[in-house]
Amino acid sequence: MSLFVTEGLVKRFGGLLATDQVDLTVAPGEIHALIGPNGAGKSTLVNLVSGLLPADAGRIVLDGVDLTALAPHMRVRHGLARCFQITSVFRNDSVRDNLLLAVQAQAGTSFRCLRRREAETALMDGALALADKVGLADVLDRPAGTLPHGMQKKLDVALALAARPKLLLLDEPMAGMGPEDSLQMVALIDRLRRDTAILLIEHDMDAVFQLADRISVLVYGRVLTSGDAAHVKGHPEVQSVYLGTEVAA
Ligand SMILES: Nc1ncnc2c1ncn2[C@@H]1O[C@H](COP(=O)(O)OP(=O)(O)OP(=O)(O)O)[C@@H](O)[C@H]1O
Repeated sequence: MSLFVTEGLVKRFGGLLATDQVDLTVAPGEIHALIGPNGAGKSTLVNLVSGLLPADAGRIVLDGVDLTALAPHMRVRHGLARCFQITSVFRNDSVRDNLLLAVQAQAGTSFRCLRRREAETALMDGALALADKVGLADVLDRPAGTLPHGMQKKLDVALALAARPKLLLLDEPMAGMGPEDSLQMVALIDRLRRDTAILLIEHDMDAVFQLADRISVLVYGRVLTSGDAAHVKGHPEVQSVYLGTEVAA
């Protein structure tokens, strides 16, 4: 049973078919990676799923709810969260305050029946749990903008997790990272699969092969093939798309 489904998704830019009848599924607890050469349509697909771009045709369904016509913030409310290539942290605010804001935004009015003191404690507990989850508990007082890049990306993931997503869209989480940060991010994403299904767009093939339960290869807006790492590595057309280097390595 799929948690997330796209059916016949289409996006045209003028005469260019950037997304060509894309069918994707993500099962509960699954990490499904989307790879493809530059210009294959990965960003377009992510923007269609998160609602930043309207689809020309097709459907997007999460946990039985049709998201296709919903605005991005409504998709978040229905369980879809996205981490951006560029981090979305408030740079001048502390890590703690960034997390508190995210938890508060998610909680909405649900603490209304609590006394002020209890509500503050509940918010703080939520923020600390998120910091713990992504490994930022030791830097809560630091202004987010002063954190090294790898930690800012972890904070970005924590902000997305505050929405308690059913599906987390990770858009190149390893971009701009050195080997040590990449390893830590791989370990973090691996831990997250217990909490949420993940659609992962990533150029780092080592990370993709390590993490993904399933990989879909996008070429010219179409899904060329879908399968586990062994299937994708052994697929002759995938090898030729990647010139037999990256994927076969
Ligand atoms: N707003 C737009 N207007 C016109 N064409 C666009 C627009 N956005 C993307 N395209 C085109 O759609 C195609 C798919 O682009 P997209 O950015 O989705 O690919 P990508 O796989 O994310 O590439 P990259 O790995 O380089 O980020 C490309 O040919 C691109 O030039």
